[in-house]
Amino acid sequence: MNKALRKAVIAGNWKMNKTRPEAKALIEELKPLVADAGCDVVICVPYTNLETALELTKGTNIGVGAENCHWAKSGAFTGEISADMLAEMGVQYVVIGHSERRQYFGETDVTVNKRVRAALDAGLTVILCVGELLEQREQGVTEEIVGMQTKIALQGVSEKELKKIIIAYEPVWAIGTGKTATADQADEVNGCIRGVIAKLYGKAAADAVTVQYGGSMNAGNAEELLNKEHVDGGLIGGASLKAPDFAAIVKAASR
Ligand SMILES: O=C[C@H](O)COP(=O)(O)O
Repeated sequence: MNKALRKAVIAGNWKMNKTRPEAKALIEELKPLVADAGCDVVICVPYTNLETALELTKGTNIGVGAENCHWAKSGAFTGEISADMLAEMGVQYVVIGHSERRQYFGETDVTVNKRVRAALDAGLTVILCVGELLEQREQGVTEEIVGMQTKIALQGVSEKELKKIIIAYEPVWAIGTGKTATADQADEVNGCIRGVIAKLYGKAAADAVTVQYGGSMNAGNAEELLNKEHVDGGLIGGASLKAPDFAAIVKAASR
């Protein structure tokens, strides 16, 4: 019932893929395919593709995001990009806390929280990623892990600011593995996340927050996942690199 009131958001996370000419070709192919989307469409691209993506999507229904940002406004952080730098370019979204950042680049719940804070202060909409490892699922602590990640990431975030947060549940064991969580598993954990939001911010905020699923979502399984009560969209990796596949997921999310 409440699902109909929430915004469905399909976001592509290109990760470290696509040179500028490749990005241009993919965006040009994608534009007509998603022009009549009945959901929000976002592409999160490498920093080197942001300007191209912003230019090519001007006047379209495609939003543009980055894949990370630093928490400081500026300073001696070689190789980093600040939220203000992204906002100044016209970037609207940023992915924060992706499991690949947590796994390979020392991201912790505390640094995720700092980045969330900086992104909100810069006016960006955050796609906040949470998710358990396979070992944690097998140990039966998925709910606790995902709850803890969500709570810490949102420390110092007000109810008003929550409107600029999209939560993406991404079980780490399902990312890039071809192993998708079942629709019921995704729905269950997304529902738990909504429960955490209800405890922190109240029922109205929980009913309104968009909670995506990510992890080997593709044209074949999207519809079943997206039909679930608590699955309000998807964060798409591999399948976002092919325009027809990504467009098929957008179609499945359209209401
Ligand atoms: O951010 C996207 C997720 O990591 C999912 O990636 P995937 O669709 O390639 O499994």
